[in-house]
Parts: sequence; C-alpha cells; structure tokens
Amino acid sequence: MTLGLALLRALKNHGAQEIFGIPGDFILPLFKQIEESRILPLHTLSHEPALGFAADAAARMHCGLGVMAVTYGAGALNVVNAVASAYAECSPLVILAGCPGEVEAHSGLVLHHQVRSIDSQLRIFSEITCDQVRLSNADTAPEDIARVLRNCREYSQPVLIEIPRDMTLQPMREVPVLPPRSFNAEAVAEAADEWLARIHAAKNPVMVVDVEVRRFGVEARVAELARRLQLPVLTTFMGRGLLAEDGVDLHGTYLGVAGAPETTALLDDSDLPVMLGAILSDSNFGVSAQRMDFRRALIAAHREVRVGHHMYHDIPLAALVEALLERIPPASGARRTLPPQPEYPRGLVADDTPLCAGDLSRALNDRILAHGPMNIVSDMGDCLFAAMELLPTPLVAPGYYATMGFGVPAGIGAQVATGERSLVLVGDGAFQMTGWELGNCPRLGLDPIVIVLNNQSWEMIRAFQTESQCAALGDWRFADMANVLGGRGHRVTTRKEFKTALDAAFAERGRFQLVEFMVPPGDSTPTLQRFSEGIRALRARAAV
Ligand SMILES: Cc1ncc(Cc2csc(CCOP(=O)(O)OP(=O)(O)O)c2C)c(N)n1
Ligand SMILES: [Mg+2]
Repeated sequence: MTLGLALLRALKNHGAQEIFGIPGDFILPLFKQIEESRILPLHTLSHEPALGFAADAAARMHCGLGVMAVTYGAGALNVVNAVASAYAECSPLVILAGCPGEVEAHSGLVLHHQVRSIDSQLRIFSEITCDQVRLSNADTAPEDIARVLRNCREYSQPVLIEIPRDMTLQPMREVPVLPPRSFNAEAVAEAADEWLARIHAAKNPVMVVDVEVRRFGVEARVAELARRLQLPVLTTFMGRGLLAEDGVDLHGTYLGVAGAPETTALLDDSDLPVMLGAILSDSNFGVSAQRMDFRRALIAAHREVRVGHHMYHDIPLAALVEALLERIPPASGARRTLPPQPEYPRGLVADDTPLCAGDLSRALNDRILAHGPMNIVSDMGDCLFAAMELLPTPLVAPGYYATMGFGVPAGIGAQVATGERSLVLVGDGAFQMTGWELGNCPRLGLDPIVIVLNNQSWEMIRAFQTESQCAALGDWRFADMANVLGGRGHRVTTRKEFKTALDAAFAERGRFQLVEFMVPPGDSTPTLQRFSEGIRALRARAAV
C-alpha cells in the first residue's frame, strides 16, 4: 500500500467522511490518489478559507473528523484563520498540506510558495494545531499518523499532516488505530462523588452546556443527566443549539446583560453552576453584570475537572458523565421545581410592514413550530444574535472565535456532512467575503437556503462605535447575482414578501436559494441592541 492510500484509509478509520480541497503542485500526487481510490469523497471549493469553514462545520455536524487538503504555502497559509477558529472552538480538523520533497528542499534554490524557510508552514501551524507531523519517513509514518489522529479526536482540535510530494507513492504499512489514552478511573470516581455531593447540597444549581458535549459525542448522555438531576439547562452563547433534539427542558442561552432577565438570573443567582464542556470565554461569560466567580462552579472541560479550588487532571468528559449517571439511577432524580421556559418571538404577521431585523427570528420560529427543527448555520454579525432568538434547533456558528466568512461555506459543509438542507444566516459584509462559494452548489448538487441580512453596513461595528463612517457598505443587490450563480434570488423588503420568499425557497429543491432580507442601516435585532448597550454600560462602569 502507498503512503497516500494508507493515510486516506486511516482518516476514514478515525471518522473522516469527506475531504474539502484545492490542489496545487505540491499536493497533486495525493489528490490523484484521493480521486482514484474514492476512499473519501473530494469536494473542491473556490478559496481555501472556505475549505476550513466547510470542514469545520462538517466535523461539528457528523461528530467525526473534518478534513481539508491544500497545497504548500499559498494554500495552507490561506486557511490559517479558519484553522485558528477551529482550534479556539475545539473542532477536530485534519489539515493535509503538501510540502517539498527531500531533494528539492535541498536543491539550493528557494522554492515557489516557500516563506522564510521550508519549515515556516510547520512553524506557523504549530500555533493553531494540537499536533503536527511531516511524513518524511515511511517507516515511522504509520505510528506518527496514528498519534496525530488520536490527538485530533481526543483534544478535539486541529492537527497538521504534511505530505512531501516525493513520499505519497512510497510503500507504507497500514496505520494502526491506537486505543483511547488511558485515564485514572479512581480519580473519575472521586470527582463524580465530589460533584454529586455538591449538587445535592446546592439550593439552586443550574447546568450550563457548551460545545465539548457535542464534540465528544455526549449530548444525549448529558441530556439524560439533566433529566435525572432535574436541573434547569442553559447553553452558553457558543453552545446555542446543543441538546435541541434530546428531549430536555432548555432554559435558553446565557447572554448576561443582553439576555432575558429570568434566564440570566438562573446562572447569576445560582449557588452552583454545573458547567459541562464550557469554554470560559468573554463571549460566553463576559457580558455578566457581575464578575463570574468560577470557584463556586463545577467545571469540566479540556480533560480537566474543577471543583472549587482544586483540579482533577486528564479526565475525559465522557468518563465523568458516565460516572455521574452510574450514581443517579433513572428514577431517583430529585423533584426540583424547574423555572418556566423562556418565551421566543413568533407570529410574524405577513403584511406590508417594512422588515426589521427582529422579524427574522419571528418568521423562522414560525417555520420551526410548523415544520420542526432544522440545521441552521450562522455567520458572525447581527444574524448570530438573531440565531439567539430562535427556538431550540441545531446551530453551528463561530460563537467564540467570531470570525466572519464562516456562514456560507459552513452551510455547504453541513449539507455535505448530513445530506440535509442547511439554512444559512449571514450578513451582507460577511457574504462579501465568502458568499460567492454558492457558485459551487450547482456542481456539488447542494441547495442551501441563505438569508442575507442586508443592512448595507457592518452593523455590529456601528453598534459599538456609532460614529464610524467606514461601516457603510452600500447596497450590493445580492439577489440579482444569485440567478447568475445558478441559484434563485429573492429580494424582500416587507413581512409579506419575506414570508412568500421563505415559503418559495423551502418549496424549491435542487437550487440554492438566496433571500436578501432588506433592513435600513442602523436597524438591529433586540438581542444585539441589548448586547451593545450592556457592553457599553459594563465598559463605562469599569472605566470609573
Ligand atoms: C474575518 C473578520 N473580519 C473582521 C471582523 C470584525 C467584525 C465583526 S462583526 C463585523 C461586521 C459584520 O458585518 P455584516 O454585514 O456581516 O453583519 P452585520 O453586523 O449584521 O451588519 C466586523 C467587521 C470579524 N469578526 N471577522
Ligand atoms: Mg451588515
């Protein structure tokens, strides 16, 4: 077997289901093996950042590995921001990057796509991946690949695999699948006992879930834990959409000063937050009116379990969850009185009223109520705040790293991964960055529905700095361009037009739909309004 084929088989054995790629001469030999072997389907896009976002969304949707293949230098360095986003948001990506072969690397010439040195690519990626390897030795490569892929899965973070182009066809043994890294079962038991003692003693504990419960495949088990413990469940900003289909009473997303007061109070007033998979980021907890004292919380994330001031190290989240479930038989859940669930906007009146940003979630919630949850992908911008107003439904979004450009490519990756149509929410500014990837949909046989929240501005910038003139983008008339790219464009300005366009978009399969949702510059969702007012108030208070 060749190194290339063994690598492809290993990726599939570790949970990869597809590859997103753009070739270049340094990785062409591998592309040849990808296409000829058909071990994993190859989906090409137009610009490398989109590969990263698509692979990231695919990994988040199928809970496997997201894989992208890029050429050396120009290709790989083009995907750095998307990989950084995946690193920050614990998404397991494998970057297959070409690199020069042994002879050419020592030819005495500097090579095309090379930066400071042949190793620059490896050095740059070492900052945004949890492990890296260059496959320059076919004897050691199988164990190196096995190590890197296990780390990718167990840390749920990106890894880099460099394939020198003179190595792809080298004979190589199969890649083993290493057993999961061991952990100390006694430490897990002690941590679970300590957690339960604190939970049973607490007056108003609350469970807070974040992305690691999806990344490590424990969403359903965490839902069962919430049911048995009878705890109210909040998601973090990043974790919005989690447990949406696991039959648990979700009490909304913690948004601090920007959230519904009764939802915010569930965490702010709790004497014991039980935080599973939580990234302690500013977007998750920075909008709290009171500085969160995490020492009063139980926190399990990044293979660490924290109780007050002390820490249990190297404990997988799944092991802790199972140990807790073993200690709470199904019927024994304490009967706590749970608070009422939050209200969500609904009941859009389809009349001639001009659209406002708040109508977006209202109309989509009507759709969710009538037809059930759907896979929603959001970009960064006010569209993400609209997503916070939706009824529980699966959501993929850059809620922490907060990069623009994620939405459309991620919607493509999500449909590739699930076979289900994605609904993408994206602002006009972010659409300018990567929205044109929609032009690949006819060739790829994909038909996402994309709602462009077109306020002709970088509204989030204006929300935080109202005097910025640079935020004005003008009106690009995206719907007119949709038809040229092989899709269907709908430009809507009133509630009735939006309802009609949405119904038509869902009714037509086989073509991507672009609904251009027109609102005036300065208009924003109620959630973004509360968020920006809250941030300004907190900053003003901190400045005193
Ligand atoms: C890659 C990158 N570059 C800049 C920024 C900084 C930013 C965050 S939000 C925003 C404006 C987004 O405008 P859009 O029209 O898409 O959405 P809306 O606010 O609803 O009008 C910018 C420029 C980020 N986050 N990522
Ligand atoms: Mg905008």
